[in-house]
Amino acid sequence: MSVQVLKEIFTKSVESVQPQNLITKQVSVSSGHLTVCGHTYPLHKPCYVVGFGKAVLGMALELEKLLKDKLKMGVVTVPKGIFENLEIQSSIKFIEGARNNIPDEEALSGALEIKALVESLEKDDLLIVLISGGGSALLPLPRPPVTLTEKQNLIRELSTRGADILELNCVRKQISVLKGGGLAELAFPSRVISLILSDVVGDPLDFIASGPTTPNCDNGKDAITIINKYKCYEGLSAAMRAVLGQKRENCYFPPVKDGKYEHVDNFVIGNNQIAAEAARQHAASFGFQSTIISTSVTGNVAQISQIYADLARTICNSSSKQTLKDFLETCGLCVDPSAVDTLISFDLAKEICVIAAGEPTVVVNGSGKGGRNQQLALELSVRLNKLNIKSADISFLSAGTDGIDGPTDAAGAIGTSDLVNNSLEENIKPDDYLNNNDSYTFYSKYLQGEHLIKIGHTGTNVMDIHVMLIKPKRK
Ligand SMILES: Nc1ncnc2c1ncn2[C@@H]1O[C@H](COP(=O)(O)OP(=O)(O)OP(=O)(O)O)[C@@H](O)[C@H]1O
Ligand SMILES: O=C(O)[C@H](O)CO
Repeated sequence: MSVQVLKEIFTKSVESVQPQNLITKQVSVSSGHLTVCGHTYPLHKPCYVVGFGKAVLGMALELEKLLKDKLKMGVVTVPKGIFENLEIQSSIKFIEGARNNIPDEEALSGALEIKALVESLEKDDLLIVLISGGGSALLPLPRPPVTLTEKQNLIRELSTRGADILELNCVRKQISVLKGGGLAELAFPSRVISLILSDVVGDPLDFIASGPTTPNCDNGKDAITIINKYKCYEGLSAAMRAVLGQKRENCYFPPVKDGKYEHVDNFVIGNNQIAAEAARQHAASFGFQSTIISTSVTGNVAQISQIYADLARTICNSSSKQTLKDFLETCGLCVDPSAVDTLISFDLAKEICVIAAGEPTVVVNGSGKGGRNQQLALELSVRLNKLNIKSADISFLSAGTDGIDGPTDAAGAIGTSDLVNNSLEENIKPDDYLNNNDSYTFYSKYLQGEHLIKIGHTGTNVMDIHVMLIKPKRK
């Protein structure tokens, strides 16, 4: 029963951040004006749209419906294969590229078309930029003489050595023409409005899709420091080293005020806070005492799974509310103080649903098949088993809102406090699979795959959702 409930909570969460719904909620066009998040812009003449990311297709189509004849021209890059079984009528040019998030020649050609459109704009033109996760790979344009292959190799090497998204995008900004504010600079002096679906913890505008419409606040040496941290500098070409060493041109043009370009307005129209709140509301509809403890979960899956296991034990075994309060304030999850007060106000003898969101990391050493969400659910199950909590049944869902977890067709998986015992009856040992980063194979075998979350590409992407359900056992 908990498995189905968790899957339903996750589904509602993903629905809440569907790009087309976010556009209709926050964007409108009437009597010759465009209104975005309450800000109004005159549409003196038809405007232009560019976009790039795993979730911009829905945004582009919904925006086109709103703009109608007020849309002059659009170029949008989307992941290869996104149009399978899709029939769309649109005047926007969609260019597919970057299969599996790896920038390729098609994505490069799309970036060049976007650049050409942006460079053609004039002072009284309006450019709407659609940005979502996966945008970096869909807007590749290395600074000459760096080649696309050199850029791909460097980013892939950094990623497999454990660099996180902020480190990867710091390097991307330094070696790209359009990232790190480059797109906005080329668009100047036209007016630019960015509609952003955030897939980075804390919604940092200069790192989401490597911040093409936000000034690059990194200093020129940050990228080299990161490359040295992961011991990748030695293998770089002379061209790459030269571009990495380049000082950024005059960073006071176009005019920048309070960390933003004066000709640009950036709007985050969707993020994991919206998704987490939808999950919390749906959990509450089942009668569970529900709260969101964090939307900025980062760190290694091994560390996060231990924190969640300790949280479950603290809730189940809390001798006093103070014990739970002390744990929440020191556990390392950056739990919001209001969430601490909410959680300690709960009746610990009744069902509790704890929700979190973010993007942990996994350093993959094994040869197995899996993803960080599947690994987290399995690792938590093993840790819960070791704690041997007898007073409650605990179940835990971890899944990516884009529907794809690692190189698998699953979005994530569900772990439980009795998973280890159940799996022994099926003669499959979780540790054997964990040690080989083979969580997908485990879950495919366990209970005929019932604990895998399979929903296909969702068309959105606001990182991962974690839902823990604690159901006290009847005494
Ligand atoms: N066998 C595996 N087991 C566990 N984790 C894995 C495995 N293979 C890959 N991963 C993790 O999956 C991550 C890639 O996940 P995914 O393909 O969902 O992209 P992403 O990071 O979510 O990108 P985006 O934000 O664009 O969706 C890798 O960084 C790696 O840490
Ligand atoms: O494309 C990217 O850079 C990542 O998805 C972060 O936004």
